[in-house]
Amino acid sequence: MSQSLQTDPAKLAAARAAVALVADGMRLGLGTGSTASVMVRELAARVAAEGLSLRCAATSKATAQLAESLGLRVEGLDQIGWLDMTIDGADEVDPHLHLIKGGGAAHLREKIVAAASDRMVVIADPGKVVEVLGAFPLPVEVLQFGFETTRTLIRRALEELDLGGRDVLQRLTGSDALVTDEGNFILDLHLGQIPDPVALSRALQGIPGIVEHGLFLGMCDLAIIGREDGSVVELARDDGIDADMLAHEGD
Ligand SMILES: O=C(CO)[C@H](O)[C@H](O)COP(=O)(O)O
Repeated sequence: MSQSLQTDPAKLAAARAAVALVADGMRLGLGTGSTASVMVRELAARVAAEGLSLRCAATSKATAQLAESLGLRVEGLDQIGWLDMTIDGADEVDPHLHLIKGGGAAHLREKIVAAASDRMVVIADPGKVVEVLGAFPLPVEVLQFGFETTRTLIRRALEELDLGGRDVLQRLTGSDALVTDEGNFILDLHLGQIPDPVALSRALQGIPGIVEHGLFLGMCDLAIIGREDGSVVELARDDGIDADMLAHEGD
């Protein structure tokens, strides 16, 4: 379709397979990040070629801007109300299709949009597939009010889960604090491994200054993992992923 030759072939393969799931009349959630951007371009090309009628809700200002610039109809989530499917990227995918998201600081809107969708489809390259979540620092969106207090409460919660002593670092853009689309800060939790994502999710949800964390548990229905040769592996929840095979493909 419309993608340049420089586009990562694994991302392109995953994006194309996801866009093939789109049907005329659908209400779609559009994810954020480089893989989601490839998908948005593929989607726009399909809409232009086939004259599909779609209503799209974007998970970030950047995605809304890209989608609109390509002629897609972007509306507010509340205007659409409910979505048939959301297609988004991820930073990590485990064998249960639990995810870490938020590498693009958009996980708050991404989680709201995914929760308002009949189906969440994740597109990724094999490097995102892991046995255990946590090598990618876990993004946590935090209110600016009481920011340092919230960081202290997070450290205490981590200690109680035997994850104490890990770095809890504010995300910067250049030398300035990164501010999300919703006006909040991001803390990245450098945990290495998250042995019990459910327990961590519960603990973080109990801290008042946290707006949302980047663990997506039980939300992803289908993961489409693209490979360098243009093929894809599709995994439904609890199919089980041969993470080793996927992660080291082509190394
Ligand atoms: O969660 C996200 C943004 O908040 C992205 O989906 C995630 O960071 C993956 O991005 P990319 O496709 O660029 O690797």
